[in-house]
Amino acid sequence: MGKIGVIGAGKWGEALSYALSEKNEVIITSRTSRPWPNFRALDEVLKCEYLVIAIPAQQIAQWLKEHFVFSGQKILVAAKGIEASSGRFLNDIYKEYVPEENLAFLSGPSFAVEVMKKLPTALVVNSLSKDTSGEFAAFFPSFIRTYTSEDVIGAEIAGAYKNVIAIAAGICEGLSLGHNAAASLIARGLVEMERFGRAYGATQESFLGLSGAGDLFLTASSSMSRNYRVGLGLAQGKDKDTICIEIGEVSEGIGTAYALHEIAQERGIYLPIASEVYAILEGKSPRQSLKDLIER
Ligand SMILES: NC(=O)C1=CN([C@@H]2O[C@H](COP(=O)(O)OP(=O)(O)OC[C@H]3O[C@@H](n4cnc5c(N)ncnc54)[C@H](O)[C@@H]3O)[C@@H](O)[C@H]2O)C=CC1
Ligand SMILES: O=C(CO)COP(=O)(O)O
Repeated sequence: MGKIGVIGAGKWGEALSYALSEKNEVIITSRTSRPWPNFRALDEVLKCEYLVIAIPAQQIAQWLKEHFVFSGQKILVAAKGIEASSGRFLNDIYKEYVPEENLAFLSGPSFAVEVMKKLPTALVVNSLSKDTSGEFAAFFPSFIRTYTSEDVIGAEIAGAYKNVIAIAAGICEGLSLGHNAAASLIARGLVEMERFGRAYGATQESFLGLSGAGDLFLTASSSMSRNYRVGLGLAQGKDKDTICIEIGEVSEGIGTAYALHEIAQERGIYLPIASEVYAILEGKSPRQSLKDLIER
């Protein structure tokens, strides 16, 4: 198998580098140097035929502008989010630099810490090109079952939106609202995600499978999720900046909630849960949000 370069050595970049090393030669790079035998300078990693990029959604446009040079690489995008400043999906950002047939997007339920323990995991590689998705899917190790799909927009929306619903689920848990409320929130969250996806031409299948329901059930039901922990913090009355400092890792649901709010305003799409998450991030009382959702 060819050499794979991983860019971004946060939790997910590190876990993917580890997993992909089972079958491939993998090198990794990041802004900050790491004492790992396969850590290399960015220049060297950019020369790899296959790249896996795990830089968060809010930073990727700037990073591509400053550092990326296209020389025919195929890219697997590992981030899950929508750019808050513009409402752009990752596919729109990447395709300014890379032909769409060279792009693939990774989706599905996958806590990095469990991948690092080689626990069984199932993921979807999404690309408009069956060749590109097939090539990346074949790189994954035996403990990760991969599927392929051409529904790039569905996978992207599902992966990004579930982070916002996970924040809502954390709030629900933090307010001790009970299992009835949690299950209703997750179910209605899935409906909301799917409705939003449909407005962009996504298929329902992506939302009912690993990319949507699978990843939503994972992140909206576990304090292992950073986004869920953001919700727990909001329920305690903390502000988002304090929570982000305490967590110390990326929470894509925050930026994505802002992006969804903008898109909903512009396109007149009804997103009740995401709108309340946005309002809570902006300082609204979670109990008032609950009242507004229930009495709607
Ligand atoms: N941790 C997980 O279990 C999973 C994470 N993801 C997604 O992967 C993406 C990355 O998440 P994590 O690695 O977990 O986050 P993290 O907080 O552990 O690490 C983020 C990484 O991005 C790098 N970074 C941040 N700003 C940058 C910039 N301007 N230029 C270059 N590098 C920059 C940081 O140096 C760090 O290495 C997110 O979109 C997340 O939603 C997806 C699936 C699983
Ligand atoms: O996307 C993830 C698992 O699939 C990780 O979720 P968090 O970013 O909320 O930890």
